[in-house]
Amino acid sequence: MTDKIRFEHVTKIFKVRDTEQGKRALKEFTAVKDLNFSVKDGEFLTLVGPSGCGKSTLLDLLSGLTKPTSGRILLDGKEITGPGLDRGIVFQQYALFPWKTALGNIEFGLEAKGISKKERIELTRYYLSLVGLEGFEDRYPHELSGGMKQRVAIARSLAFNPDVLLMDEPFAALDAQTRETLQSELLRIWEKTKKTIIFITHGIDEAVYLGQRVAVMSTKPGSIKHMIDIPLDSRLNELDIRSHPEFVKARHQIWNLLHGNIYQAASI
Ligand SMILES: Nc1ncnc2c1ncn2[C@@H]1O[C@H](COP(=O)(O)OP(=O)(O)OP(=O)(O)O)[C@@H](O)[C@H]1O
Repeated sequence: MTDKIRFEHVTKIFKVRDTEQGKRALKEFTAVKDLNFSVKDGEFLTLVGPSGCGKSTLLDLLSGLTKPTSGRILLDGKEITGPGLDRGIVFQQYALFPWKTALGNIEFGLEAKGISKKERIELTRYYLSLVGLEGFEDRYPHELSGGMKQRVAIARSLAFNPDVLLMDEPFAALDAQTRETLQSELLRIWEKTKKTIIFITHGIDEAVYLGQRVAVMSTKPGSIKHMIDIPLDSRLNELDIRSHPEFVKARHQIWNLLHGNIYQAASI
């Protein structure tokens, strides 16, 4: 597999208020420092780390919503300089238009892409069925459950046919059962579409279940502490994958890494 994404010495520094120095004084805050890693084409990478370690910053940099202070990020060998339709984003909050139906929410973005009405409807129906929502096309967001809204948000991102899907804790607001269902649905979609996926989570189990590799981040400054390979084949064929020895081993390893990090942070 070739490199899809490459971080080269990426550092992001924010200017924050320095109240000790006066009302208008600013100081620099390094959110992420010297990130160096690659993601293969078609890979599923999960990112896990303590609060404030820079996970969302890393994703914002990838999406092009913000720019590195130094270093660069390459997508297919080309430097990312801003947002693009080659990257789809799914956030924790569904960000659906409340006045549009499930179908309308997805179709809306495609219209901006200049796709004909007939093709838009076909594509929308296809992606709604891919996320298991056939028959719900005409429902408004307030008529859908949290899990269904997140399915619409995923379908909307996929409908653009991006090369890369960036997901920032997309299942965090859902109940445990819905979350597990959507996790396996996402794996099924990934196996079918072969998208490159970068997925942020706070959950170790979620990171191990979904990721072919898990990037474990640490704070002060935010950086990738370890890359853990998860040597599990298809998760979907195993009845109880979470009890698989490799799963248990990886979960334990990551827990130890994060646990050590919490103690480190507490002693600073
Ligand atoms: N626009 C900004 N201006 C100043 N500081 C920022 C800005 N965005 C993020 N930060 C800081 O950068 C650090 C990393 O933030 P980020 O949101 O990336 O962390 P995170 O790992 O996603 O956290 P969480 O898991 O709590 O969502 C934090 O200390 C945050 O306060």
